[in-house]
Amino acid sequence: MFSNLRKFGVNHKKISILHVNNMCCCKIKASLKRLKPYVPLGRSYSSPPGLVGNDIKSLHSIISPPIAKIRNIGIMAHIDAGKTTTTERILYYSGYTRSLGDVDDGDTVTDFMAQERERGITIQSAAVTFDWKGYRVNLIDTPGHVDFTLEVERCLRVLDGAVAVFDASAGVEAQTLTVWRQADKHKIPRICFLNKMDKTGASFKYAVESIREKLKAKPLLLQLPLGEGKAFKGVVDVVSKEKLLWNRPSEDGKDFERKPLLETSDAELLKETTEARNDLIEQLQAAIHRVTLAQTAVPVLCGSALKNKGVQPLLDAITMYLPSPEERNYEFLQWYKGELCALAFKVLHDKQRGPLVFMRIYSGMIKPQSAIYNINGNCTERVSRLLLPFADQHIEIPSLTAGNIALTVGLKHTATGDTIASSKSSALAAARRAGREGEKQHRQNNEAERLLLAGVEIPEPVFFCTIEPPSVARQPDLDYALKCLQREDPSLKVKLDPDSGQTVLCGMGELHIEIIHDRIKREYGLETYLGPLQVAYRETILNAVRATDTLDRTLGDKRHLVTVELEVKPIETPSVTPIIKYAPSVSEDLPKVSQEAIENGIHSACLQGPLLGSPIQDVAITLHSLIIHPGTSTTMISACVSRCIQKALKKADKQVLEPLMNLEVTVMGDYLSPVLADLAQRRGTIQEIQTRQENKIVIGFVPLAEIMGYSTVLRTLTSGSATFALELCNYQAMNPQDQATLLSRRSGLNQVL
Ligand SMILES: Nc1nc2c(ncn2[C@@H]2O[C@H](COP(=O)(O)OP(=O)(O)OP(=O)(O)O)[C@@H](O)[C@H]2O)c(=O)[nH]1
Repeated sequence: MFSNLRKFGVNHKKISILHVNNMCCCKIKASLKRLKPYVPLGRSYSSPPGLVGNDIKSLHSIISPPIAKIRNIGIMAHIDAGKTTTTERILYYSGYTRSLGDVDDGDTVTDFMAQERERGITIQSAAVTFDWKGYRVNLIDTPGHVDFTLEVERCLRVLDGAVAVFDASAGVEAQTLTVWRQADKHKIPRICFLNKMDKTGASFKYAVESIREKLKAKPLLLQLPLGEGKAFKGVVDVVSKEKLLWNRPSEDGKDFERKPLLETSDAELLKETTEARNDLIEQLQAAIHRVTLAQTAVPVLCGSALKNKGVQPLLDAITMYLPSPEERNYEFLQWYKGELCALAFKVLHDKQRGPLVFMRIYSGMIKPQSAIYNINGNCTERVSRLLLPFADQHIEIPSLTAGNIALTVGLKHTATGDTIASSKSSALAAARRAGREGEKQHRQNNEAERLLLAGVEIPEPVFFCTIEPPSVARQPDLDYALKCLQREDPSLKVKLDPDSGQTVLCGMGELHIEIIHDRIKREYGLETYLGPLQVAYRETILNAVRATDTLDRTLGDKRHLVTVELEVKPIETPSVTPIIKYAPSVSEDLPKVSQEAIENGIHSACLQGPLLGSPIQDVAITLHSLIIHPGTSTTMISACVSRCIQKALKKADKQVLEPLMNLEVTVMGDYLSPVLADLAQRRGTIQEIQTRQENKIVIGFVPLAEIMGYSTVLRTLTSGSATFALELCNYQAMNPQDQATLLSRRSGLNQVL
């Protein structure tokens, strides 16, 4: 168990002590799921023996391993493909945990929601650090549920490579496609692990074909399975031509007439042959590494995490074929010239120590007791302590260099997704270099924006509901909890309802909101009440309308007078924000402050449409005339423009847009009819029904409003044998009848259309 650590250090004895401490002093649960996000909070910081004084050097390689030996990887997959089970096995074989966690065997469909709730944790990715055969592996566990794709994407951003886990009986599934596309976007080299080879219906060939066809990737088969389903025994290593059998002594080989070279009679020849073979394999491995890095092909391995088969070769493949941080070509590194550049990819709130921020360091170095500059927040903060989340402990360390994952204490404002530099001047210098580069390549982005690493667009939430504290006196506690949760999770939005004064939670899905509710209770001790879950609609208009408005108000001795004439019209290309245009007579001497005031007015007017108070989209607004009396304040200009737009919108023919979801249901053939009948009642559209062994895959669209609580219904309809995946497709116009029903439901019978 300790052999892998020995490779790192000079002082073996001390290193072993450190490791023994890690293993014995803390009760480690094998499941990463169950550990997150509580792990870091409960852990104690320690300075292991040898970390202070003169011995720092001897442990240097443990703390800061050579960059070529670092692998920052993630595991991504469709829900239930076995990420967590695979991760558990990885942690076990690497020595991170001492026993295998209990793994629930089967029963996944019936337990779907309950499990998700239980493990709140899969939803939060967390980093664990361990060693494997002389390599330092930082592993980020990513969630599989579609509500958390943003979390997956943010994690991908800090990785150098990823393992895509597949259920070998299903091949590529809906969510696999989504995460694969995200990995493509961030150019992450991948290897594939065909898990569940032991499962009835597992088919290596089918899974490989689906990788070829659906992911348009070129599979490099590094292994072949020895048996499938119940007969699965192990794998054949195609490169070394070895059979790897688990649990049983090798019983094959009779079929080959093979005369081994003997040490006694062919010593010289045997030596030469061995060297030549080793060379060949090394070259092959280098070639596999190269194509993986270039993303022209993906190595494919197989196994069964549940049955403890095939995980060690997967770990070998991670270190052999996935890149080290220095092999990744990050364009922005040249701008920093070796100074600090890091991405805060996760914030956890520790009640005693305040926020703990996980950072991926791309260049430069972080030290405790030093200031850093947060580019997104435009603020300077102080790192009080620096920790390495190594194995199950947080080791306090004197510095951490590029390529590593660090855990910082003391940052009060940094949020998930923020970019960190060493100082404001260093960030400005980097921005200037980035700007020069941008000019050369004719890029439009502003310089500071180009420095931001997160690169994750946060989609607008599709669900919202009100949230109330147990008593008015506890509102500040709720506000605090929500503020902390938002720092951790930027896809959670919190608003104040202007009419009722209630706090409104906006999230990416039912599960997302449920988890937030649960975390407020468990982590902040607040029993809150959620209002009914509502779908976030949008609105648009169907015809062009013109309006004029004058605002004339005297405040004190100052007269504010503005007259606006504008046109609002629908546009074909979808655009969440309004397209703003100025007639030539207006744009001519329009001062910048007035222009800003106009645009503020336009944006605020478009936040609340006339039908449901939902945001307006797909419109262009042209300002035809604008007369501003001298001395009029910018607030009055905004107010007048805003009022004029509201006036125009009221006159137009209006349309509600509703979120439409891509839906994929996997169901046993026998249950297909009730599932289809139910979808028809939900205003669903079926595009295609595919056959995958005994299962039917129903692919189609369904409005989000009709699919709330679908998991419970599907479970009842199919005796728990079906699974489904949902993903936002777009916003579509509601038909007049459904729109009328919605509007009358929302505002009673008095609603005037
Ligand atoms: N037969 C078989 N079942 C497996 C294997 N690996 C995982 N499972 C089962 O598949 C189910 C899902 O496994 P998890 O490891 O929780 O999958 P996951 O991908 O982490 O799931 P999410 O985090 O919910 O996305 C569990 O019931 C596991 O016991 C395997 O190799 N063979």
